[in-house]
Amino acid sequence: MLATQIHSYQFEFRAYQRPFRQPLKTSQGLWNVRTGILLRLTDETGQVGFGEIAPLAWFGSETFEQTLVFCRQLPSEITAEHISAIPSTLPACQFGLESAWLALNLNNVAAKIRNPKSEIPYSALLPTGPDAVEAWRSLWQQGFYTFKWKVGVAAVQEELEILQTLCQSLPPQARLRLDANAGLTLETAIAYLQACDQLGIEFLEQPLPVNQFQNMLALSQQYSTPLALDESVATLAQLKTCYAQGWRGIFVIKPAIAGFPSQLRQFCQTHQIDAVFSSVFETAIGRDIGLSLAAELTSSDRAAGFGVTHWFSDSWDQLSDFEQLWNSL
Ligand SMILES: O=C(O)CCC(=O)c1ccccc1C(=O)O
Ligand SMILES: [Mg+2]
Repeated sequence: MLATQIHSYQFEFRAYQRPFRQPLKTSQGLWNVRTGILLRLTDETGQVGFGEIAPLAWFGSETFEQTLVFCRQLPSEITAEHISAIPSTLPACQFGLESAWLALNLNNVAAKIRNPKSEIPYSALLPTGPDAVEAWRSLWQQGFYTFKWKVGVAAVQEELEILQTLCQSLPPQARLRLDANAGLTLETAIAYLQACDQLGIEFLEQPLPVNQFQNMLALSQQYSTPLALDESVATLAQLKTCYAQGWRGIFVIKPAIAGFPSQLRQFCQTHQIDAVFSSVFETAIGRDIGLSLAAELTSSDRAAGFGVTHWFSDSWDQLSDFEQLWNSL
């Protein structure tokens, strides 16, 4: 007779706080400090699996405080049931717990997580504003050929002039994508799209606020530059809604806030979507899991938005070993 064994895991978590070397400047303002939680599951044989909860409340995920409340109420011994019961209102917690569980339970995934190959190209984030015009050079020397520049931060005319200069200075093989972080109006979005069509921009990301889906859908049919949804598809539930409502442009996927990785994988494997995977400025633990999902699920040649270097102080940036990261807290 087969006895179904219920596995239990010791659950531990440690909160962290890391200030950015330079705050991230978007149309939504400045973001100065990343707060998140590292977690560790230990099975009956002493094997460990790490996970990371890196919420992005200004994007619509749960807040850091909510993730802390959630972790504090979990018992110190948990089962897979505790993980699958995490509600969809806590997508960053779903990601963190399930990816730690997957690391322990699926050997092939664990191998990938421990040893992520750079099978897909990465895009590098340029500094916001006029510094972008020179900053691409050192990134190009590091091997990046896709760049992303934030727009909707300064006056339109000013930004369009910088954009012209930037495009003239970039080598012809380079690709440039723009991210408005929902900071444009219909009128300014049109001005950008006209310029993008002329300059051959890879795509324009989230031009309008989340509540203006129909306008973005209409714009996506009127210009040759593709549009990408990001804030609109922060969680898998939102992504499914936008897909059902007819979005066939690009979907930016930030695995760390998308929800359960298993469900993200299932959706991407059953729907042919143009996906661009992207970081939320997590530590190496969340990043490696996100990157292995990106390598597995990116169907096009689009660069993943994980080419972010030197965002944190050196002591943190250089920690790529999970045990060391854990022990540093
Ligand atoms: O996606 C990328 O290329 C880089 C990451 C990025 O831009 C980002 C990073 C953290 C939070 C939000 C965003 C964003 O895409 O708006
Ligand atoms: Mg974005």
